[in-house]
Amino acid sequence: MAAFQMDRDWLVFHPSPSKPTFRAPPGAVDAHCHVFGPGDVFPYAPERKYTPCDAPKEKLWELRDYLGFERNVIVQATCHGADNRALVDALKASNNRARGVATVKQDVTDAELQALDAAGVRGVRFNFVKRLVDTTPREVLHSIAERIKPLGWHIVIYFEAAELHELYDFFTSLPTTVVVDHMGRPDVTKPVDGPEFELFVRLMRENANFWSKVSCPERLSKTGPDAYDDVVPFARRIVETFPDRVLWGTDWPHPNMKSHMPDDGKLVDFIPRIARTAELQRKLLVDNPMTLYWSR
Ligand SMILES: O=C(O)c1cc(C(=O)O)oc(=O)c1
Repeated sequence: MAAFQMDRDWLVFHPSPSKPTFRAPPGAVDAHCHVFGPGDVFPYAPERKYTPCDAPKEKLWELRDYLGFERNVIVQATCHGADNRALVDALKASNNRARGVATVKQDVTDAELQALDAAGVRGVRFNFVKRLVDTTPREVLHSIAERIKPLGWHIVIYFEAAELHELYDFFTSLPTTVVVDHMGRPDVTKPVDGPEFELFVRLMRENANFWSKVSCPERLSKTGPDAYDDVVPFARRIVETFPDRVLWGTDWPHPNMKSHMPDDGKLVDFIPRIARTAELQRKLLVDNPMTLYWSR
């Protein structure tokens, strides 16, 4: 009897993604992906808000090679809470081809931080999406930020666009580089130059320590699977306005997708639509992630 039963409505990652037409440049990095379990080796956290299918490191390496990428940045998924064992296991098995973003609690020890750093962790994640995590008090997040700053780590933040106004001053008070997951989840039915997305563009423009992932069109699009045309203007604007501060990732194995399970090959073919020159593609996929994750 398996220790964990995946949620009844859970969509498992695509079993046979199409081969991308787009050929990623040499050294390309999938800068946002996860490993899940396996749950009987790396138990899912009791405080989790979903129970996924297992999605082990071996499957992630297989996808990396199939899509034509060289490296991964593995982001701690909320189903593992602050138990980073599955992440660390993958980093140690990656032959230096994966780096990580961990989740830590306020009582994390210096020795634990050092061990995470030695394994290849280069940042922590602060999650503000209420369906995923219970809210962590801001003074706790500030104390964690102060603890990880000496390591040269950055902070990855995941929030929804409607919350940005209220979170804006807290974000701009963070003392490290800050990387925004999935462009802060803009409502793409609103104008790309409307007040909601303008606030995000202002955050990026007025704070040179802010970066953004231009990932997850499948989570944002209202135009249905695999085309995601309505997301293009938003991602294109961020890539072209801040070419040195953008990252891209598959978000494999795509937690909590309900409308459809994206074809990872088609997600790769989305890249040339938002980064339209070889130079922008190289910055997005190679130069920027190497600067942030492999500078040491
Ligand atoms: O939108 C989501 O459900 C989601 C969840 C997680 C996670 O559970 O870590 O990470 C993501 O990048 C996106």
